[in-house]
This record gives sequence, structure tokens and C-alpha cells, in this order.
Amino acid sequence: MRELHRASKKLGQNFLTARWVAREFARWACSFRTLLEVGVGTGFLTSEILRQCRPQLLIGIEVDARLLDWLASLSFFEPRFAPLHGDALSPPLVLNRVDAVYGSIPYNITGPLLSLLAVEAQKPAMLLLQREVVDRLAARPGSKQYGRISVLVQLVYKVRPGKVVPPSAFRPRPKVFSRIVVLEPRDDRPPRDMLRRLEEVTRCIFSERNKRAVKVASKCLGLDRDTLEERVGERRVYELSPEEFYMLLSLGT
Ligand SMILES: C[S@@+](CC[C@H](N)C(=O)[O-])C[C@H]1O[C@@H](n2cnc3c(N)ncnc32)[C@H](O)[C@@H]1O
Repeated sequence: MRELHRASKKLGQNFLTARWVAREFARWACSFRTLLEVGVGTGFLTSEILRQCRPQLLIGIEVDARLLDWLASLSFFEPRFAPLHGDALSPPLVLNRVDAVYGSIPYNITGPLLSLLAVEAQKPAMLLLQREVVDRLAARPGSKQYGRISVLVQLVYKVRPGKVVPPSAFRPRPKVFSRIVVLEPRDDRPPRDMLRRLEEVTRCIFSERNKRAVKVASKCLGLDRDTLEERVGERRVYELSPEEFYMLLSLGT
């Protein structure tokens, strides 16, 4: 199949060929009964998971219609696998039906998918992402990599960076290194409606990440400066912790 399929650059089709990566996914996936794979491609990860684990149901979403006949033939021999033609960014109903989500994610949907996971789905996840994105997810306040996506994801998940995956693990080879990351939902995560608001507000606040937090937060949240000064002092936007962003949002509601 791999030989016959012409990879689409636009869809981020860098297909995994390294079996050790699939084994890492299977080790994690075996503890869940129902799973969703985002961007199932030719089924490289799926096949390993079905070989090693006994899930009740594995739904594989794939946007490229050219791969669907092939995926349907896999499901003929393996009825626990349900391929689904569609866009992973608009599947809220499917997300509600599974225990966990995984995938080797095309770079162009990484940001929106992480938001969807953090704000709406909040399911355990194992993802293979561009290495720099994993650095951002795990970044601490005050660092260069720390930003809006670090805040949103860290409020919902414990972020566990995993192994680095070199370009040679894919065909065609991407230009960049990738890295596995496991996202474990926190018990104390904020309610969804607050996360939706935080998603908007942090867009405003992080557009001026190097400015004084008091000034930016008073503009974006409409809070008075004295209240803010007591809490964040002289610090800059990028120096506040995820919990502090949440606290500021709570002050404004
Ligand atoms: C990096 S490849 C990974 C494929 C396969 N999981 C593997 O490891 O070999 C990403 C896959 O996601 C698919 N894809 C891209 N955008 C998508 C979207 N919005 N929804 C669902 N699948 C998408 C691509 O067609 C491609 O098959």
C-alpha cells in the first residue's frame, strides 16, 4: 500500500516506518478499551496496536479518501477497527465515545487539535508531534518556549515528554525531529466553560507576551490595575503560571 500511495504534502503525510515507535504507542494504548486514532494513514500504528492489545473498539479518522478502501479492507479482517472518513477537527461526537486518543499528527492541524483536546475532549492522549511543539507544551513560565498553548494544555493535563523520533523513522522524511508526548488529564482541571473563555482571553494576553502583565490583563480582562498589581506585581505576561492565568480569569467572572 505504501508503495502505491502518493504522499500528500498538504495533508502532512509522513508515514511512520520505524516499528519501535509503533511499539511505544501500543505499550500505552493497551490500557484503554476504546481508542481514537487521528490521521490513521495506512494503518501503521493501528496494526501494531491491534496486534498487541485487545481494545473493544479502535476508530481511525482519516481525511484522505484515497486511503479509505485500504482501511476498509483492514477492518474486514479486524472488526474491532472502524475507519472513519472525515476531518479530525470536527469530530466531537466521536471524541465522546472513546477512552483515549492517539496519533502521529500532521503538523498543520497540531494547534487546533491540541485546543480541541484540552478544551473539549480532555481525554488521555499519546501524540507524536514536532519536537519543538512538545517543548512548548512542557515549557515552564519565564522560558522562551512558554506560551498560550502551554497554559491551556498544562491546566488540563500533566505533560509527559517521551522519546525523540528522528526524520529517518518516516517516509517521506520530514525536515524536522518529532517527539512523543503523553497527556494525562489532571483531576483538578478547570471547568470547560472557563477553558473556552481562557482560550479567547489568552489569545489577547499573549499577543503582548513581553509586556507587563498588569497592563495587558487589565486591557484584555477589564480588571482594575490595583487588584491585578496585588497579585502579579511587576511580572511580564510570559512569567505568569497557568494557575495564575486561571486565577485572573476567575477574578473577572
Ligand atoms: C503524519 S501522517 C501519519 C499517518 C499514520 N498514522 C502513520 O503513522 O504512518 C498524518 C495522517 O493524517 C491525515 N490527516 C491530515 N489532516 C487530517 C485531518 N484534518 N483529519 C484527519 N486526518 C488527517 C493525513 O492524511 C495522514 O494520513
